[in-house]
Amino acid sequence: MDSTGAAAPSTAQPTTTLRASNRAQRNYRVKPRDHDDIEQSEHDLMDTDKNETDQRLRPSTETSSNSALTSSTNSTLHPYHQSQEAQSLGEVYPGLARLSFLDQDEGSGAAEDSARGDPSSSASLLGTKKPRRPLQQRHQQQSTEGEQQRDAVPMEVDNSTSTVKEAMWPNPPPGSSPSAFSSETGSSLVEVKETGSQTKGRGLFSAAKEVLQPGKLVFKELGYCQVVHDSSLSQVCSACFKDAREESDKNDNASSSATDSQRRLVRCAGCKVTCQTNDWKLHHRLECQGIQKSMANPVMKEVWTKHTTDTTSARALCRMMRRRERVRLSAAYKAEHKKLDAAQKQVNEVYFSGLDQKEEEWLDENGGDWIDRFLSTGTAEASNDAPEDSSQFAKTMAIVMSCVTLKEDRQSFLSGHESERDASAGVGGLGLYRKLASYAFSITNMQTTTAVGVALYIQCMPFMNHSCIPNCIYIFKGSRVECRVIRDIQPGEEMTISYIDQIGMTKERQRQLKSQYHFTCDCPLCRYFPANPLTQPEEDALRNIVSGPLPEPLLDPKQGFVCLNTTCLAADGPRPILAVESQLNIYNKVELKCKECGHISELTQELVQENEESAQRLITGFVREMNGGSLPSHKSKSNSRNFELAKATIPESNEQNTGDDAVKPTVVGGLRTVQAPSERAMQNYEDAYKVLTGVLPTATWSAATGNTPSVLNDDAVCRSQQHRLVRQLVQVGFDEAVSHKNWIFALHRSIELERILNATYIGHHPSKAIQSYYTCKISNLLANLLLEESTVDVEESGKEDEDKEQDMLDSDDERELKAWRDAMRQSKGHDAVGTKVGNGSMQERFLKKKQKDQGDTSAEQVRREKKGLEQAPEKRMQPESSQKVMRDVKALLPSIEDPRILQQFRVIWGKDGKLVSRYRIQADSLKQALHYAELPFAKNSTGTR
Ligand SMILES: C[S@@+](CC[C@H](N)C(=O)[O-])C[C@H]1O[C@@H](n2cnc3c(N)ncnc32)[C@H](O)[C@@H]1O
Repeated sequence: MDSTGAAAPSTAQPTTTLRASNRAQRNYRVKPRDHDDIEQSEHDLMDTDKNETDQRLRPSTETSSNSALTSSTNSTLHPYHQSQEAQSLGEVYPGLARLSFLDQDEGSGAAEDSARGDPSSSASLLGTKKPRRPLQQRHQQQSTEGEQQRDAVPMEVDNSTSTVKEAMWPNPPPGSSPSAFSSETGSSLVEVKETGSQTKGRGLFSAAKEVLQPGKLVFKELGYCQVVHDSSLSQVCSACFKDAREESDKNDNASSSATDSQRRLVRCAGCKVTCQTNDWKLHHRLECQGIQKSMANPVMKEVWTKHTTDTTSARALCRMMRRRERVRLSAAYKAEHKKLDAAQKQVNEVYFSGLDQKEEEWLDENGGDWIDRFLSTGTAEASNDAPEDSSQFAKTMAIVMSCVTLKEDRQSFLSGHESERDASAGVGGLGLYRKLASYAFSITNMQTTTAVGVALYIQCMPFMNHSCIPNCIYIFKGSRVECRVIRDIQPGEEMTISYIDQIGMTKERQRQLKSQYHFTCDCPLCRYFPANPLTQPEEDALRNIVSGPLPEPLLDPKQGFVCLNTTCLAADGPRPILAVESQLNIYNKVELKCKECGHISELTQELVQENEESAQRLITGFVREMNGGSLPSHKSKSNSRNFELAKATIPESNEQNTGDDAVKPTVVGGLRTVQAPSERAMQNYEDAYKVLTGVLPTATWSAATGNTPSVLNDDAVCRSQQHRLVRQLVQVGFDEAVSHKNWIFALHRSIELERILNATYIGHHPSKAIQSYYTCKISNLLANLLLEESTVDVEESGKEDEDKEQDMLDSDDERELKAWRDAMRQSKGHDAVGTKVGNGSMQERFLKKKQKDQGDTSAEQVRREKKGLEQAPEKRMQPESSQKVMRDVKALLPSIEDPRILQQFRVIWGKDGKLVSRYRIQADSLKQALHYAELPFAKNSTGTR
């Protein structure tokens, strides 16, 4: 999601409220309540036989009372699945049925009836009218019957077999919602379509005819309903989502006359729960009645006044229902009286006074229907993985039931059986709860990156799938969400965001997606940069990702090209030469004079084109060489690690390796590497680099060659064009090195990337968001470097080597390394010399597996086989030790130009060597990225650039 991470649709987080989350969730963890806590609340809330309730509320605990239900199916069956047999919500969630306050007014005896087992009661309507297949079963069929089913007609009842056919989730008509409709182009930029992937389902695709470029606003969308998190209610306005503390700071700066009362949120006098005048008119007027009424019940009073349970999801559900209710009642009033009722007038006043009236009206008119028809209740994987936390669900339902004032709303909420389609579409309580859980997004305060609320968007946002290499980011303006492009999107290409921080490794990301969002990521990065590249085939799609178009921000009109005189460049950064791109288009030939050094370069369109083409050819050649001489084809499915980019040979101390030495690990940029790429590949890389930059790739190679930067020629022109290609070149290396866990090499590449980005983009520019994306990646690399072993192999170092290393360390280093080593040992199980034991590096694991497979084949043989090397058995290779990796990293420090990265480096390096620093750095990077992401966009809210 963002250029670096993102807010995300929420899925189960059993001990919190909704399964809401976002990119900032790590900063906003609701402390999981412990077991006793939950028990206590259940006891308080439900006022029922504690033992019986506890047993029923914990689906995974087999008890005598529920074993009958579960024995026929699955011992970990979710309560909802049980309910298919229990046929009563009250039976599954006894707390609900027993809540006495539900009986306090007319018609609220439904729950009690349900508990008594009265079949005509509303609670027992759940699942009783027509026999239904268990949800799980329906999901199974859904996945086996293929995706086309989603497009078919809503639902049919097959009376002969008494089973209900699959619930379908058709795609909303393209461009029919205000958000999907671009005012710039007058047409729709997006459409919802099937992705063709069984696991992903539908997705949001570009409907534009042209390539969408970075920075482009794809859509902005208002939520159908939104609420502030319980914990932020006292600071965040429920209407505009502004943080009162920030406003207060601003006021402090702007004028000291701002009074305290201006700085505080206006609390509702009735319930003291929520705030602000606008919210009152729109929502809280009705909400408050329900809350106040429910306070007659002591349990509910405690909920509202003492916050004994989280009410966020309950309030969100209420608002969802209340909006429908308002629209329905208002339409009925209008039909009868031929005019709007007072309540609707009040609401309209609010809409007229600043909110987007057209969009709000559209949401009023279509929202309910869209939620019913187009949002699904979750995938099979999600429903299997993420059974709702029964106690939280019961509490949420109880709060909703106590707050919804209309009897018929309560009944339909309990039953979900207004019609057959409703039942399947999940418009009853559980269905809505699940939809909210799958589609609600956490609203993030972009300054603090904390989640302050939850919103349900229904137009475009809910259809955006996750990708670990997304092409869009989104940011919040209050509760309104804006989605922007971060790399070129081709016509018809799927638009994706990242639900999580992208900067983790594949395995890490997948773990997070699974545990937080309950799906197995099917994005290209996960598919083609698998956790262990040694065992997975590399396919053409991988190449397309790494060699495809890179994030290419539009040129800043102020920027144009930079001075080609590298002496000028070396002085203190590149100097932009203005408005060249547009002039070139008009005049074909432009003379550029650098204001700083007076250097004149002559540019023609042809020259620019030629330059770009030749560079592109060189890059292609480079990639080809790195692939062993052939460009990857669709058919090739090699299991080999054939992309040897990270293994360039530059002899240590400029000495040529000869004879036996040739098989030794060699040094690139001060690093020892495993294997050499072909000479042609190296030559190709250097040629490409030279053509693109006019200098030798000294930043990368100087440590090995001792070269200083040299200007090769004057016609290495058009830096703004070149930078794109150089980035492409470096990015190829970066991604490959990351995929192979060659952290050191990846760091080299990323430093190079950073340098290029810094040189290319000046001032505030939307590309800062993209730059931050790389900054995050670099930071993460640093973290990885310090926490994991590189796959770079080195010769086993003897005692002599160790002594030498010792000599090289100053006492500060020694202390740091000791602390680090201790921390590593404690946390990861390293042996006495700091070499990782247990899992080992990827290569070690690979070798072990192969050794096992081949019986008596020794690890050394396998290694030689793999490398094609003839090596003396006693020269066993070992994964590089942490200390060495750290020393190498330290040697790289002078190359890091960006002070922010240096700062982050220090944070993770930490004298204490604590691993936890890693998470701090990720949070910091994210914050920074969000900061950048917002800067340029905030300046131009229309989205036109
Ligand atoms: C907000 S919805 C996105 C729209 C959804 N595809 C649909 O058809 O309604 C999120 C759900 O889409 C699926 N999904 C999103 N991104 C995915 C990915 N990269 N791989 C697999 N499934 C994904 C997961 O089931 C996830 O719970």
